[in-house]
Amino acid sequence: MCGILGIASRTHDVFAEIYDGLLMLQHRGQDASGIVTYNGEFFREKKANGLVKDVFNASDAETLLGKIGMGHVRYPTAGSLSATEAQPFFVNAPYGIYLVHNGNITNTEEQREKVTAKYSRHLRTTSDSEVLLNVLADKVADAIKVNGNADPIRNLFAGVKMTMERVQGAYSVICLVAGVGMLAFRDPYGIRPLSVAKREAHVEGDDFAFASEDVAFGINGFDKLRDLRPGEAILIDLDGNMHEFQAVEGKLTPCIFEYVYLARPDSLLDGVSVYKTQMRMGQTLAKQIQDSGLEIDRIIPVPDSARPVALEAAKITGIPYREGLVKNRYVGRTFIMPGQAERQKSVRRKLNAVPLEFDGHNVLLIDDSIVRGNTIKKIVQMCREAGAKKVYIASASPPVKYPNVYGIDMPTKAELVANGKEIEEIREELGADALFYQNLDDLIWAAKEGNPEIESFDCSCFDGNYITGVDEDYLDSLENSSRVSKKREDMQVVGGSWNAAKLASG
Ligand SMILES: O=P(O)(O)OC[C@H]1O[C@H](OP(=O)(O)OP(=O)(O)O)[C@H](O)[C@@H]1O
Ligand SMILES: NC(=O)CC[C@H](N)C(=O)O
Ligand SMILES: [Mg+2]
Repeated sequence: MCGILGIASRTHDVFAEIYDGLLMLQHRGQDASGIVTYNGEFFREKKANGLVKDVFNASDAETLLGKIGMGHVRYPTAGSLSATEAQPFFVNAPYGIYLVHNGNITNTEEQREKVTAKYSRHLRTTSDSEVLLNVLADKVADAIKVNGNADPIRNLFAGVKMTMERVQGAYSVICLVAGVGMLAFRDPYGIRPLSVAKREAHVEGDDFAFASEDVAFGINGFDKLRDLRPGEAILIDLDGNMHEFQAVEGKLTPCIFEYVYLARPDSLLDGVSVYKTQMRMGQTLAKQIQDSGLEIDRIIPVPDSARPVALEAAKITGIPYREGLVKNRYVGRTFIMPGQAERQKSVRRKLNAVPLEFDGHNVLLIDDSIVRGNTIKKIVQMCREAGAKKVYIASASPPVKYPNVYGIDMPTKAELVANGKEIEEIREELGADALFYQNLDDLIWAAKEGNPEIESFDCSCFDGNYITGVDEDYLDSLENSSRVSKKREDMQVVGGSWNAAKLASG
């Protein structure tokens, strides 16, 4: 997952607003950050590995000038971890296009071959997003050949359509196009989120923004208009007019893991409240807990992401909800830190048990998901050390059994603790006295209740069904060293502990 954000203002420079908006999306990517602005004549860009607050400083407001701009926070799922693969990416023809991308392209190699061999382009990185940008550039150039250059918006929309017909995978994209404006589009299944918002700029007309999650709008005074439709493109021209275009027919199939963990609970994605979905996940889990007949003294969430689920499960079962684990707010998300050893240490650095809540009690820990199992395994040990009598665990989502190919850097199959194991074997591996998993049907119900018009969700990491169709070769390649998570592991082995500065030279 990555976070993307674009702002087109009628009245003022947008760097500071993009900075603030990116902070609201920081949870979507912590490896690299980038911003580009356009002042009607030149683009100004800055990108590097690191968090938004570390990459940018106040003096950037003096150089990143322009009333239109966009930003990216990166959590790599393809290519390398090098700072050169931080986004945005740029091609200088046609027009001059900058691109930011959230998602993952699954036919990158085939498309790379086309843009390099057939269109004689040179690609500078191994990033899938750079390939996507170059496919778009080729297709816009093809449209110019056919239509001439009198109507750039028509050419851009035609280019998006042809791109969507060629590129497979998940992509929510924002582009800045020199002399034209800001263009956004969402893949034909709408796998990753993207929405558009408006702010009145009084006599000058309206300001517009695009963002992965609508939490990035309020901070800058924007009101969400709507989610982009799957297969749709929207362009905001330099005079502040909004142009809409259904490039290809779409079928909304948003990634269900956004509601489990990726998105912030205060976001509304495709009309579905993340927070309310998590509460409903607590309701269905509560039923399983009640049916088990186990004697449970306390329900304890793994902070922060499991809190809404645990609160609701506690309310329904009548079992007291307790904050038995204290989170150190100065340690980052461990799921996205490289290296097995590093991750395991981090869990302990990040969470600590309150002995009072465990001593002599039967506790049920609830986490949003169990992926490799590192987090919950460590927590179970901690609870036992803190004196728990029985430690039961529950995952608010079903067993993660398959790699995600749409923009979440799930580990290889072999690393997933649920891969090829029965529930009882997983329980044993995790060292718990009982293990509950959400049923997939219940999870789908929880999300769908928020917007019954959504017919289906991408649940591929739970059920192995890839809606876009995925080549066996591509899936095989994920199991070898080309996987980003694997590269991070390798780095850990070779380079010792990870830090952003090392990546910058990578
Ligand atoms: O089974 P694992 O491979 O350990 O991964 C699962 C954990 O990863 C995430 O938490 P993480 O600690 O990354 O971040 P959080 O603090 O945002 O919950 C998620 O919330 C689970 O707790
Ligand atoms: N998680 C994402 O959306 C990543 C975008 C892109 N695939 C990259 O690796 O940079
Ligand atoms: Mg967690």
